[in-house]
Amino acid sequence: MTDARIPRALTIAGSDSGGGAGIQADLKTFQELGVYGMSALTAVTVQNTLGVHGVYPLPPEAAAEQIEAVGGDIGVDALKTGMLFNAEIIRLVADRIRVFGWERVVVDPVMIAKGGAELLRTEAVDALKRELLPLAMVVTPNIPEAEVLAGMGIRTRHDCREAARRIGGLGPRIVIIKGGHGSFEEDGDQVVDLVYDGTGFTELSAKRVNTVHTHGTGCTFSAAITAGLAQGLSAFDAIQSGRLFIQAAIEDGLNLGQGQGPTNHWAYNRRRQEVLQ
Ligand SMILES: Nc1ncnc2c1ncn2[C@@H]1O[C@H](COP(=O)(O)OP(=O)(O)OP(=O)(O)O)[C@@H](O)[C@H]1O
Ligand SMILES: Cc1ncc(CO)c(N)n1
Repeated sequence: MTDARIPRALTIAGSDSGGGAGIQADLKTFQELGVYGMSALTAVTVQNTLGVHGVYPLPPEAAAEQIEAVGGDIGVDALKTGMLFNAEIIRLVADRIRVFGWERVVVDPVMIAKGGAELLRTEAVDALKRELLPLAMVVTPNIPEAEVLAGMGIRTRHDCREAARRIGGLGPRIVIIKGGHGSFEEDGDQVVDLVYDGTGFTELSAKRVNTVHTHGTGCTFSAAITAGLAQGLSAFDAIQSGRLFIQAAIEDGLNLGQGQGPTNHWAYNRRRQEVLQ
């Protein structure tokens, strides 16, 4: 029998049939990081590297019941939310997080897929802000999502800091505004993720990889942070280790399909094995 105390993580998110984003990316990431992965599905998307071709939300109770089933039986050390699609799903998910008293919660406020498809109804943004963000230990908006949550445009690094402060005011303990969508002038060839912990700012910089194969970067990054939290890392250490995981996954991105290929979930472990050999 193996160790019964393997860390356990739950993803509450949508399915990506192409396997690069959504629950598929999350479960692959949990597995690579040695964490037992569970899922509560909110929607099925018809998706490949060319984009999202269909969205089929599940009844909101389906997500709530899946959460109850695994929370009450297997237990959850940390969880993340991804695509939640509508306000009713958000309300039920937030309610279950409160009832279980889970604190190691990462909210990836997924709104629009890279090709432009709506993964969160516009009218659900309010529910996300009011119901879910106060329960988050870490929230991980990209720049367009941060603009929506903060209610302001982000054109400069100064704007980015102001947006992080405003999002922090909605209740999460740590806000990370991810820099994948664009650099500010002073960033040069670096991609910079801005971390705000309610008092100060930290900038996590890495070399910007020149690639189109970035499908699922946000899901994979937030899943890696969740895995770190499930293993008992501090939020900041989980974020830093998540950054290493996503950097390797993007650098070794997979040229699959005819469009934007997925990141490579094996890359991080493969590199570690190479170092050990
Ligand atoms: N070209 C790149 N080179 C290096 N790191 C990148 C690159 N693009 C994105 N990242 C990193 O990937 C992580 C996810 O950021 P990104 O802004 O792409 O998220 P996202 O837009 O939410 O992704 P998704 O397409 O899954 O919605 C961040 O840590 C970001 O810095
Ligand atoms: C199901 C799903 N969740 C999240 C994303 C993020 O872009 C996506 N493309 N698909």
